[in-house]
Amino acid sequence: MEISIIGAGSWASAIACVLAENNKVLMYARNEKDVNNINNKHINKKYFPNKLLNKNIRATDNIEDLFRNKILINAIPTQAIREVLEGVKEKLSNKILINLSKGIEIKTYKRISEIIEELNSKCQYAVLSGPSHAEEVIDKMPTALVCASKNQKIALNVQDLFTCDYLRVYTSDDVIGVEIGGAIKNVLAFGIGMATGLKFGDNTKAAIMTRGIFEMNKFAISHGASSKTINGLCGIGDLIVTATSNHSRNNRCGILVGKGYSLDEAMNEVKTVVEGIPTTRALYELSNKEGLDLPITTEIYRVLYEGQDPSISVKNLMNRDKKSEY
Ligand SMILES: NC(=O)C1=CN([C@@H]2O[C@H](COP(=O)(O)OP(=O)(O)OC[C@H]3O[C@@H](n4cnc5c(N)ncnc54)[C@H](OP(=O)(O)O)[C@@H]3O)[C@@H](O)[C@H]2O)C=CC1
Ligand SMILES: O=C(CO)COP(=O)(O)O
Repeated sequence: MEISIIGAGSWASAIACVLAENNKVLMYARNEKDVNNINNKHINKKYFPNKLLNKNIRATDNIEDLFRNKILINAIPTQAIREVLEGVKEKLSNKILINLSKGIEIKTYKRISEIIEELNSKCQYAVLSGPSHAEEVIDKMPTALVCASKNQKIALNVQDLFTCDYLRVYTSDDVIGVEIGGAIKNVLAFGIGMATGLKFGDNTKAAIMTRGIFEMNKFAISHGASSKTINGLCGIGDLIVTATSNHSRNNRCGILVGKGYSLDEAMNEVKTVVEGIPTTRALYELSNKEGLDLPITTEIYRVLYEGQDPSISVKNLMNRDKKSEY
Protein backbone atom coordinates (compact mmCIF):
# COMPACT_ATOMS: atom_id res chain seq x y z
CA MET A 1 0.00 0.00 0.00
CA GLU A 2 1.12 3.59 -0.64
CA ILE A 3 0.26 6.30 1.92
CA SER A 4 0.35 10.04 1.25
CA ILE A 5 1.66 12.69 3.63
CA ILE A 6 0.83 16.38 3.30
CA GLY A 7 4.07 18.02 4.44
CA ALA A 8 7.73 17.00 4.63
CA GLY A 9 8.82 18.62 7.89
CA SER A 10 10.09 16.99 11.09
CA TRP A 11 6.98 15.11 12.13
CA ALA A 12 6.03 14.14 8.58
CA SER A 13 9.52 12.68 8.07
CA ALA A 14 9.56 10.72 11.33
CA ILE A 15 6.11 9.27 10.63
CA ALA A 16 7.12 8.52 7.02
CA CYS A 17 10.01 6.45 8.42
CA VAL A 18 7.60 4.46 10.64
CA LEU A 19 5.22 3.74 7.76
CA ALA A 20 7.96 3.05 5.21
CA GLU A 21 8.97 -0.10 7.07
CA ASN A 22 5.89 -1.84 5.61
CA ASN A 23 4.47 0.59 3.03
CA LYS A 24 5.37 2.99 0.29
CA VAL A 25 5.09 6.64 1.31
CA LEU A 26 4.55 9.72 -0.85
CA MET A 27 5.32 13.06 0.82
CA TYR A 28 4.27 16.49 -0.42
CA ALA A 29 6.90 19.24 -0.15
CA ARG A 30 6.27 22.65 -1.66
CA ASN A 31 9.89 23.18 -2.64
CA GLU A 32 11.34 21.34 -5.67
CA LYS A 33 14.84 21.23 -4.17
CA ASP A 34 13.52 19.37 -1.09
CA VAL A 35 11.67 16.92 -3.36
CA ASN A 36 14.84 16.23 -5.38
CA ASN A 37 16.91 15.66 -2.24
CA ILE A 38 14.39 13.16 -0.91
CA ASN A 39 13.99 11.33 -4.22
CA ASN A 40 17.60 11.31 -5.38
CA LYS A 41 19.68 11.43 -2.19
CA HIS A 42 17.12 9.98 0.29
CA ILE A 43 17.79 12.87 2.62
CA ASN A 44 15.52 15.51 4.13
CA LYS A 45 18.23 18.16 4.23
CA LYS A 46 16.23 20.82 6.08
CA TYR A 47 14.82 18.74 8.94
CA PHE A 48 16.95 15.59 9.34
CA PRO A 49 20.21 16.26 7.44
CA ASN A 50 22.02 13.35 9.11
CA LYS A 51 19.44 10.60 8.55
CA LEU A 52 19.24 8.40 5.49
CA LEU A 53 15.56 7.93 4.66
CA ASN A 54 14.04 4.57 3.77
CA LYS A 55 13.96 4.15 -0.02
CA ASN A 56 10.22 3.47 0.19
CA ILE A 57 9.80 7.21 0.81
CA ARG A 58 9.28 9.37 -2.29
CA ALA A 59 8.31 13.03 -2.57
CA THR A 60 6.34 15.26 -4.94
CA ASP A 61 5.73 18.99 -5.23
CA ASN A 62 2.39 18.38 -6.94
CA ILE A 63 -0.24 18.06 -4.20
CA GLU A 64 -2.67 16.40 -6.65
CA ASP A 65 -0.37 13.34 -6.78
CA LEU A 66 -1.24 12.59 -3.14
CA PHE A 67 -4.83 11.80 -4.05
CA ARG A 68 -3.94 8.57 -5.89
CA ASN A 69 -3.92 7.01 -2.39
CA LYS A 70 -6.85 6.29 -0.07
CA ILE A 71 -5.03 7.38 3.12
CA LEU A 72 -3.68 10.89 3.52
CA ILE A 73 -1.80 12.10 6.58
CA ASN A 74 -1.74 15.79 7.47
CA ALA A 75 1.46 17.18 8.99
CA ILE A 76 1.61 20.87 8.07
CA PRO A 77 1.08 23.73 10.54
CA THR A 78 -2.53 24.32 11.59
CA GLN A 79 -2.74 27.83 10.16
CA ALA A 80 -1.72 26.56 6.67
CA ILE A 81 -4.15 23.62 6.41
CA ARG A 82 -7.16 25.46 4.96
CA GLU A 83 -5.10 27.35 2.37
CA VAL A 84 -3.17 24.26 1.23
CA LEU A 85 -6.25 22.00 0.94
CA GLU A 86 -8.72 24.57 -0.43
CA GLY A 87 -7.69 23.97 -4.06
CA VAL A 88 -7.99 20.17 -3.80
CA LYS A 89 -10.91 19.92 -1.38
CA GLU A 90 -13.21 18.03 -3.80
CA LYS A 91 -10.60 15.27 -3.99
CA LEU A 92 -10.95 14.63 -0.23
CA SER A 93 -14.25 12.78 -0.82
CA ASN A 94 -14.07 9.18 0.46
CA LYS A 95 -10.44 9.58 1.55
CA ILE A 96 -9.26 8.86 5.08
CA LEU A 97 -7.40 11.85 6.53
CA ILE A 98 -5.23 11.15 9.56
CA ASN A 99 -4.32 14.44 11.18
CA LEU A 100 -1.04 14.85 13.10
CA SER A 101 -1.09 18.62 13.57
CA LYS A 102 -1.95 20.36 16.85
CA GLY A 103 -3.65 23.73 17.05
CA ILE A 104 -6.71 25.95 16.67
CA GLU A 105 -7.26 28.10 13.57
CA ILE A 106 -6.97 31.82 14.40
CA LYS A 107 -9.38 33.09 11.74
CA THR A 108 -12.29 30.81 12.70
CA TYR A 109 -11.39 29.33 16.15
CA LYS A 110 -11.94 25.91 14.57
CA ARG A 111 -10.24 22.65 15.46
CA ILE A 112 -8.67 20.70 12.59
CA SER A 113 -11.53 18.17 12.34
CA GLU A 114 -13.90 21.12 11.91
CA ILE A 115 -11.72 22.64 9.16
CA ILE A 116 -11.69 19.32 7.27
CA GLU A 117 -15.45 18.83 7.75
CA GLU A 118 -15.99 22.32 6.33
CA LEU A 119 -13.72 21.65 3.34
CA ASN A 120 -15.34 18.32 2.50
CA SER A 121 -17.88 16.55 4.70
CA LYS A 122 -17.32 13.28 2.79
CA CYS A 123 -13.74 12.98 4.06
CA GLN A 124 -13.32 10.47 6.91
CA TYR A 125 -11.25 11.88 9.74
CA ALA A 126 -8.97 10.60 12.49
CA VAL A 127 -6.49 12.41 14.72
CA LEU A 128 -3.30 10.78 15.99
CA SER A 129 -1.69 12.58 18.92
CA GLY A 130 0.27 12.19 22.15
CA PRO A 131 3.75 12.70 23.61
CA SER A 132 5.95 12.16 20.56
CA HIS A 133 8.92 14.22 19.51
CA ALA A 134 9.94 13.48 15.93
CA GLU A 135 13.62 13.31 16.95
CA GLU A 136 12.86 10.31 19.22
CA VAL A 137 10.39 8.51 16.94
CA ILE A 138 12.86 8.62 14.04
CA ASP A 139 15.34 6.91 16.40
CA LYS A 140 12.71 4.25 17.22
CA MET A 141 12.36 5.17 20.90
CA PRO A 142 9.27 3.62 22.58
CA THR A 143 6.34 6.04 22.24
CA ALA A 144 2.61 5.84 23.06
CA LEU A 145 -0.07 7.65 21.06
CA VAL A 146 -3.84 7.88 20.89
CA CYS A 147 -5.93 7.81 17.72
CA ALA A 148 -9.44 9.26 17.88
CA SER A 149 -12.14 9.05 15.25
CA LYS A 150 -15.93 9.18 15.29
CA ASN A 151 -15.71 6.00 13.24
CA GLN A 152 -14.19 3.28 15.46
CA LYS A 153 -13.35 1.12 12.44
CA ILE A 154 -11.06 3.87 11.22
CA ALA A 155 -9.49 4.31 14.68
CA LEU A 156 -8.76 0.56 14.74
CA ASN A 157 -7.30 0.69 11.22
CA VAL A 158 -5.01 3.56 12.22
CA GLN A 159 -3.99 1.61 15.33
CA ASP A 160 -3.02 -1.35 13.11
CA LEU A 161 -1.24 0.85 10.59
CA PHE A 162 1.07 2.56 13.11
CA THR A 163 1.60 -0.13 15.75
CA CYS A 164 5.14 -1.52 15.75
CA ASP A 165 7.88 -2.45 18.24
CA TYR A 166 8.37 1.16 19.29
CA LEU A 167 4.89 2.68 18.73
CA ARG A 168 1.92 1.73 20.88
CA VAL A 169 -1.37 3.26 19.70
CA TYR A 170 -4.53 3.43 21.81
CA THR A 171 -7.95 4.18 20.29
CA SER A 172 -10.56 6.73 21.38
CA ASP A 173 -13.82 8.18 20.10
CA ASP A 174 -13.18 11.58 21.70
CA VAL A 175 -11.95 13.61 18.72
CA ILE A 176 -12.67 16.92 20.50
CA GLY A 177 -10.69 15.94 23.61
CA VAL A 178 -7.68 14.67 21.65
CA GLU A 179 -7.58 17.81 19.49
CA ILE A 180 -8.01 20.21 22.43
CA GLY A 181 -5.36 18.42 24.53
CA GLY A 182 -2.83 18.64 21.67
CA ALA A 183 -3.62 22.30 21.00
CA ILE A 184 -3.53 23.62 24.57
CA LYS A 185 -0.45 21.72 25.75
CA ASN A 186 1.59 23.84 23.30
CA VAL A 187 0.29 27.06 24.88
CA LEU A 188 1.15 25.81 28.38
CA ALA A 189 4.58 24.49 27.31
CA PHE A 190 5.34 27.95 25.92
CA GLY A 191 4.36 29.47 29.29
CA ILE A 192 6.47 26.95 31.21
CA GLY A 193 9.36 27.83 28.88
CA MET A 194 8.91 31.49 29.83
CA ALA A 195 9.09 30.57 33.53
CA THR A 196 12.35 28.70 32.85
CA GLY A 197 13.69 31.70 30.90
CA LEU A 198 12.87 33.90 33.90
CA LYS A 199 15.07 31.52 35.97
CA PHE A 200 12.19 30.21 38.07
CA GLY A 201 12.48 26.64 39.30
CA ASP A 202 10.76 23.29 39.26
CA ASN A 203 8.06 24.41 41.73
CA THR A 204 6.91 27.09 39.28
CA LYS A 205 6.88 24.65 36.36
CA ALA A 206 4.87 22.08 38.35
CA ALA A 207 2.39 24.80 39.37
CA ILE A 208 1.83 25.98 35.77
CA MET A 209 1.60 22.39 34.56
CA THR A 210 -1.00 21.37 37.14
CA ARG A 211 -3.11 24.51 37.02
CA GLY A 212 -2.72 24.40 33.22
CA ILE A 213 -4.23 20.92 33.14
CA PHE A 214 -7.12 22.35 35.16
CA GLU A 215 -7.50 25.06 32.50
CA MET A 216 -7.27 22.49 29.69
CA ASN A 217 -10.01 20.42 31.34
CA LYS A 218 -12.23 23.47 31.84
CA PHE A 219 -12.06 24.40 28.15
CA ALA A 220 -12.30 20.80 26.92
CA ILE A 221 -15.32 19.89 29.06
CA SER A 222 -17.17 23.03 28.01
CA HIS A 223 -16.56 21.96 24.38
CA GLY A 224 -18.01 18.49 24.96
CA ALA A 225 -14.81 16.52 25.56
CA SER A 226 -14.19 14.00 28.34
CA SER A 227 -11.77 14.84 31.16
CA LYS A 228 -10.50 11.24 30.89
CA THR A 229 -9.09 12.13 27.47
CA ILE A 230 -7.37 15.27 28.79
CA ASN A 231 -5.91 13.27 31.68
CA GLY A 232 -4.47 10.77 29.19
CA LEU A 233 -1.71 10.77 26.57
CA CYS A 234 -2.93 13.68 24.45
CA GLY A 235 -3.30 16.09 27.40
CA ILE A 236 -1.22 15.40 30.48
CA GLY A 237 1.14 13.06 28.60
CA ASP A 238 1.88 15.53 25.83
CA LEU A 239 2.16 18.45 28.26
CA ILE A 240 4.81 16.56 30.24
CA VAL A 241 6.89 15.84 27.14
CA THR A 242 6.50 19.30 25.61
CA ALA A 243 7.14 21.23 28.81
CA THR A 244 10.21 19.24 29.84
CA SER A 245 12.01 18.32 26.62
CA ASN A 246 14.81 20.17 24.87
CA HIS A 247 13.31 18.95 21.60
CA SER A 248 10.18 21.07 22.10
CA ARG A 249 9.97 24.13 19.88
CA ASN A 250 7.22 25.63 22.07
CA ASN A 251 9.26 25.22 25.24
CA ARG A 252 12.46 26.55 23.60
CA CYS A 253 10.69 29.57 22.14
CA GLY A 254 9.09 30.32 25.52
CA ILE A 255 12.49 30.12 27.24
CA LEU A 256 13.89 32.73 24.84
CA VAL A 257 10.92 35.07 25.40
CA GLY A 258 11.33 34.63 29.17
CA LYS A 259 15.00 35.60 28.76
CA GLY A 260 13.95 38.85 27.09
CA TYR A 261 14.06 38.04 23.37
CA SER A 262 11.32 39.66 21.29
CA LEU A 263 8.82 37.20 19.82
CA ASP A 264 10.29 37.70 16.32
CA GLU A 265 13.83 37.10 17.58
CA ALA A 266 12.73 33.95 19.42
CA MET A 267 10.85 32.58 16.39
CA ASN A 268 13.85 33.28 14.12
CA GLU A 269 16.06 31.35 16.49
CA VAL A 270 13.72 28.33 16.74
CA LYS A 271 13.05 28.37 12.96
CA THR A 272 10.40 25.61 12.73
CA VAL A 273 6.68 26.02 13.51
CA VAL A 274 5.71 27.06 17.08
CA GLU A 275 2.01 26.14 17.19
CA GLY A 276 1.49 27.52 20.70
CA ILE A 277 1.82 31.12 19.45
CA PRO A 278 -1.22 31.30 17.12
CA THR A 279 -3.17 28.86 19.30
CA THR A 280 -2.72 31.15 22.34
CA ARG A 281 -4.52 33.87 20.42
CA ALA A 282 -7.32 31.62 19.16
CA LEU A 283 -7.80 30.09 22.61
CA TYR A 284 -7.77 33.45 24.41
CA GLU A 285 -10.25 35.09 22.01
CA LEU A 286 -12.57 32.08 21.92
CA SER A 287 -12.59 31.55 25.69
CA ASN A 288 -13.30 35.27 26.22
CA LYS A 289 -16.18 35.09 23.77
CA GLU A 290 -17.54 32.09 25.65
CA GLY A 291 -17.06 33.66 29.11
CA LEU A 292 -14.50 31.06 30.23
CA ASP A 293 -11.80 32.28 32.59
CA LEU A 294 -8.39 30.83 31.61
CA PRO A 295 -5.89 32.82 33.70
CA ILE A 296 -2.65 31.18 32.50
CA THR A 297 -3.67 31.45 28.84
CA THR A 298 -4.63 35.10 29.42
CA GLU A 299 -1.21 35.97 30.82
CA ILE A 300 0.61 34.17 27.99
CA TYR A 301 -1.61 36.06 25.51
CA ARG A 302 -0.66 39.39 27.15
CA VAL A 303 3.04 38.64 26.75
CA LEU A 304 2.72 37.43 23.15
CA TYR A 305 0.21 39.92 21.79
CA GLU A 306 0.22 42.94 24.12
CA GLY A 307 3.97 43.15 24.82
CA GLN A 308 3.57 42.59 28.58
CA ASP A 309 6.74 41.74 30.48
CA PRO A 310 6.65 38.00 31.41
CA SER A 311 7.59 38.80 35.02
CA ILE A 312 4.41 40.91 35.31
CA SER A 313 2.43 37.87 34.14
CA VAL A 314 3.88 35.79 36.96
CA LYS A 315 3.00 38.51 39.49
CA ASN A 316 -0.54 38.72 38.10
CA LEU A 317 -0.99 34.95 38.47
CA MET A 318 0.43 34.87 42.00
CA ASN A 319 -1.77 37.77 43.15
CA ARG A 320 -5.12 36.53 41.92
CA ASP A 321 -7.98 36.34 44.45
CA LYS A 322 -7.57 33.61 47.06
CA LYS A 323 -9.70 30.54 46.35
CA SER A 324 -10.05 26.82 47.00
CA GLU A 325 -8.19 24.48 44.61
CA TYR A 326 -11.35 23.06 42.98
N1 LIG B 1 7.90 17.89 15.39
C1 LIG B 1 7.28 17.08 16.24
O1 LIG B 1 7.94 16.39 17.01
C2 LIG B 1 5.80 16.98 16.26
C3 LIG B 1 4.99 17.88 15.59
N2 LIG B 1 3.63 17.77 15.65
C4 LIG B 1 2.75 18.69 14.94
O2 LIG B 1 2.92 18.48 13.54
C5 LIG B 1 2.68 19.70 12.82
C6 LIG B 1 3.88 19.95 11.92
O3 LIG B 1 4.99 20.13 12.76
P1 LIG B 1 6.48 19.84 12.31
O4 LIG B 1 6.57 18.74 11.34
O5 LIG B 1 7.28 19.72 13.54
O6 LIG B 1 6.81 21.23 11.61
P2 LIG B 1 8.03 21.58 10.68
O7 LIG B 1 8.23 23.04 10.79
O8 LIG B 1 9.17 20.68 10.97
O9 LIG B 1 7.48 21.23 9.20
C7 LIG B 1 6.37 21.87 8.67
C8 LIG B 1 6.08 21.32 7.29
O10 LIG B 1 4.93 21.99 6.79
C9 LIG B 1 5.31 22.70 5.59
N3 LIG B 1 4.61 23.97 5.52
C10 LIG B 1 4.67 25.00 6.39
N4 LIG B 1 3.86 26.00 6.00
C11 LIG B 1 3.31 25.57 4.82
C12 LIG B 1 2.43 26.18 3.90
N5 LIG B 1 1.92 27.40 4.11
N6 LIG B 1 2.10 25.47 2.81
C13 LIG B 1 2.60 24.23 2.59
N7 LIG B 1 3.44 23.61 3.42
C14 LIG B 1 3.79 24.29 4.53
C15 LIG B 1 6.83 22.92 5.71
O11 LIG B 1 7.34 23.17 4.44
P3 LIG B 1 8.70 24.03 4.25
O12 LIG B 1 9.80 23.16 4.71
O13 LIG B 1 8.73 24.31 2.79
O14 LIG B 1 8.56 25.26 5.09
C16 LIG B 1 7.20 21.56 6.29
O15 LIG B 1 7.14 20.56 5.30
C17 LIG B 1 2.48 20.78 13.90
O16 LIG B 1 1.11 21.00 14.07
C18 LIG B 1 3.08 20.16 15.16
O17 LIG B 1 2.45 20.66 16.33
C19 LIG B 1 3.03 16.76 16.34
C20 LIG B 1 3.77 15.83 17.00
C21 LIG B 1 5.21 15.86 17.02
O1 LIG C 1 3.81 17.87 19.85
C1 LIG C 1 4.97 17.65 20.11
C2 LIG C 1 5.41 16.51 20.95
O2 LIG C 1 4.35 15.65 21.24
C3 LIG C 1 6.01 18.58 19.59
O3 LIG C 1 6.05 19.71 20.38
P1 LIG C 1 6.82 21.00 19.90
O4 LIG C 1 6.06 21.52 18.69
O5 LIG C 1 6.81 21.96 21.02
O6 LIG C 1 8.21 20.58 19.50
